[in-house]
Amino acid sequence: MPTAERIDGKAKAAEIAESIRKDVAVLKNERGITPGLAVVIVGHDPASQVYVRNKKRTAESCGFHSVLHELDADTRQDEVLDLIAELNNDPAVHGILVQLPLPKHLDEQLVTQSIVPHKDVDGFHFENIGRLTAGDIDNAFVPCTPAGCMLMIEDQLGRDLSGLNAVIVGRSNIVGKPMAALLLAANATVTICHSRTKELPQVARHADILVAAVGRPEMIRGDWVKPGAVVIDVGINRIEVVTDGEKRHRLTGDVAYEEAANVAAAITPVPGGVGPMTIAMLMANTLKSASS
Ligand SMILES: Nc1nc(=O)c2c([nH]1)NC[C@@H]1CN(c3ccc(C(=O)N[C@@H](CCC(=O)O)C(=O)O)cc3)C=[N+]21
Repeated sequence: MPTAERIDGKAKAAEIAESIRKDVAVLKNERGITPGLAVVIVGHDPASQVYVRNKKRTAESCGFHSVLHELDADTRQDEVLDLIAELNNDPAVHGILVQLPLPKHLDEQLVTQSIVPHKDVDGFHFENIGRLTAGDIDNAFVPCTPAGCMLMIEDQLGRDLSGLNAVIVGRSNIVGKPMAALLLAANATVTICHSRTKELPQVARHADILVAAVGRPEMIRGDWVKPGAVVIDVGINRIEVVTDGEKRHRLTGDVAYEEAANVAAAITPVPGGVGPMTIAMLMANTLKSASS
């Protein structure tokens, strides 16, 4: 029997959405403002389409004004930039998200940096990254996935992580790096590991907080986990499984859940962990943008 607590990201995300719904009603009544979220998707990647629809549905359930711009895979860069310029200037839009990854002919950096910082609810603009790393977190949009992870970590361990070792596996701009900034701001001792790290399992075993964000299904095994650790699994991997001779797809994380759950104190499942919290944080950032 696994001994770890299963951290229910789906339930926590639903609570957050409920609280946002109430705040939206107040914002509408008192100031006549309806938070607006614009999501831009280029191309027809099926996984991206699932995420984007989830975002739109959640935004609508929170009482937001929600617009989805679905552009063809061969849309030119100047056309994407023109759309962002339009959204930057649209007073009904408080948050803009361009779903990543973009098709190869588009310059991801140019596109994400063209969003005005005060509508950058993904927290990818250099101004927001700068505020986050410089410690001006209250005035920054924090990237949604690490923000969601942080709330789940706080639930387990409190807001002050002094004396605790945090190990992040993965150094992406979207997860690993901002996650490190947040953990550091909470006084954790932070290590970022990646594909070139030596003796990764040993390093991971020092972690009181282990964040897995590598994108390799079940790479992190039970014997990498320190007894009593809090394990946050950011990975969302679609793997093929054959049951009764039939091919099916199954979602799995970067952590071998059953193994790790026998060692950890608490662990997030996939699905139902970090994913729903990411969407909840997108709603929180959009509300914050509309309120300020
Ligand atoms: N500009 C941008 N911002 C993002 O935040 C962003 C992005 N691009 N590109 C892709 C990644 C991935 N991402 C997810 C969000 C929710 C779930 C989610 O809700 N997952 C469900 C399962 C959904 C399913 O069945 O596939 C769960 O884990 O329970 C997953 C993945 C946001 N991302």
